[in-house]
Amino acid sequence: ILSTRQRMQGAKLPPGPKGWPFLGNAPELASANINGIIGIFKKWGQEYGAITQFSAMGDKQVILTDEKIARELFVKRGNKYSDRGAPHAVEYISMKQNPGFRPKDEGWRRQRSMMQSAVNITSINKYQSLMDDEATFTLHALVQSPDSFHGEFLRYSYSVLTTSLLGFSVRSASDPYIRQNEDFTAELMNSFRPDCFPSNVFPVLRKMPMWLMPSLRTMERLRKEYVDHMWAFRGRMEKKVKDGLATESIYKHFLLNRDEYSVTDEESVHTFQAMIDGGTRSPHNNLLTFLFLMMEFPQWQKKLQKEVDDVVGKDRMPSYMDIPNLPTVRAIVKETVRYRSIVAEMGIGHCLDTDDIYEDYFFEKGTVFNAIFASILMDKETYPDGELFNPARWLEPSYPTYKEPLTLYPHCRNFPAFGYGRRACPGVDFAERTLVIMFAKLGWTMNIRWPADENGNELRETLKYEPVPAPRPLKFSCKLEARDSERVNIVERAARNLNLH
Ligand code: HEM
Repeated sequence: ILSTRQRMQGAKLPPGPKGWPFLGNAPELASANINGIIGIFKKWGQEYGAITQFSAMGDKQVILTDEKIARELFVKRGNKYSDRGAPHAVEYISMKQNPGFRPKDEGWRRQRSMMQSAVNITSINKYQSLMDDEATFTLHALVQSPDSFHGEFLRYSYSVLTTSLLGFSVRSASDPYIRQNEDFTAELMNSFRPDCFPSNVFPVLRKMPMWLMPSLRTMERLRKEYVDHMWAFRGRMEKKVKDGLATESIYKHFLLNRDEYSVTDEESVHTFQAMIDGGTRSPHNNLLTFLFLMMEFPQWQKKLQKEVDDVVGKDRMPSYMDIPNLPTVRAIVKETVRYRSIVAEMGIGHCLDTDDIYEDYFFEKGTVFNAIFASILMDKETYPDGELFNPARWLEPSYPTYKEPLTLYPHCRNFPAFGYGRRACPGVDFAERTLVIMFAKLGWTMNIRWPADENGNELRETLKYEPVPAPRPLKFSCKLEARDSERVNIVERAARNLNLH
């Protein structure tokens, strides 16, 4: 048996693009925005194979374009491949305390366990009638004002989380809580970008005096704002709980049962913030992408409506209790997430925390691995017609992705679009339910169509995304119309009986 050292001597380096001496491939990456980087990674993957290595200023990075390899490394060898290695600006602003970007240390483990208990299936079940109410509220708002879907979906994505995690509902997209978080998250997301924060790819800049480097000053300003915002919120929560004014929520439970949680106070404020930051953008993106896809693929909208109608009839709206009977809705959710991930999602790199060898390739400790959705979720064997939005792949036995029973499958757990292994998204069940409930209610109540000109010609658009790591669709138009007046009456009645905090 060869020792690791002996094996390493025989191991080779993975192929990859030639870089400049010392700079490596940094110049190419520094000049690209994030959407550009997805394209560069995909191109390199196609050129050099399933495992491609490149370097930027001495930092080694690997691109993985094959799901089996990504699982092999991130899941089976998860003890080595679960560190983070987030860009410098991200680590600086979040002070290595945000569980999404922080290294794999004891603090991250404590935060992970707190997140698991916050958004696990039992607590979702406990809070899912609130989620259902939030969806009804949204639907009612859309019936009243169909063009407000961008804002209403944003409000919904926030409010499902704030009601269960924090104990309050946000009633409008212009609520200061949303505005403040949105502005802040947009800046935090920008901190992934080498074009905005050159110190991400040029380590030498990190040591420069702040007065010389505007981007370092921006980082410090954001760090302070981030910290102040989280602690101010914590102060308000503590006061509400002390005064007996706080409604039931996971934050309240945390404050009242502090001993049950191992996180430090600082870790706890970052964990709540990370769940809001990580948990609002992606569902919002998927809700908007869904509208677009329903216009683009009306046959799937019809199938969704037929299934919901067959299951619940005309006299009541679908609710979370119908979910086991709505496989087509769940398939549309999963396929929407797949579609959006392919075109717009970058994911978060996993960092190797010890030297390793895989398939005769040697990887150095500290290498950052990027599993590319644009390739993995289009893999020809798993997704034979991968470029097509085709929810049938989750519903019909002829597809390799089909699984039974349909009361359970398709679901999003272990779906690569939510990441892998120990770093996999803790909010996967929560997100899935948020989307399934909204898609089902929307399909039951409304038709989703392209707007048309005065001659009835459809005014089609192509979907474009913002150039940031968790990008949202840019504004587009969509015609939402109630299917009939009885359904509208049912929505209005249900909305009158809502009991939101
Ligand atoms: C459609 C919705 C969502 C998608 C597609 C999504 C996707 C992802 C992905 C790809 C990762 C990186 C996993 C990895 O590194 O392997 C991740 C991590 C994370 N997600 Fe989500 N997510 C969604 C919703 C949510 C929700 C609702 C929450 C909160 C309740 C959440 C909280 C987080 C956090 C905190 C992390 C970092 C985990 C860690 O580094 O340990 N996400 N998500």
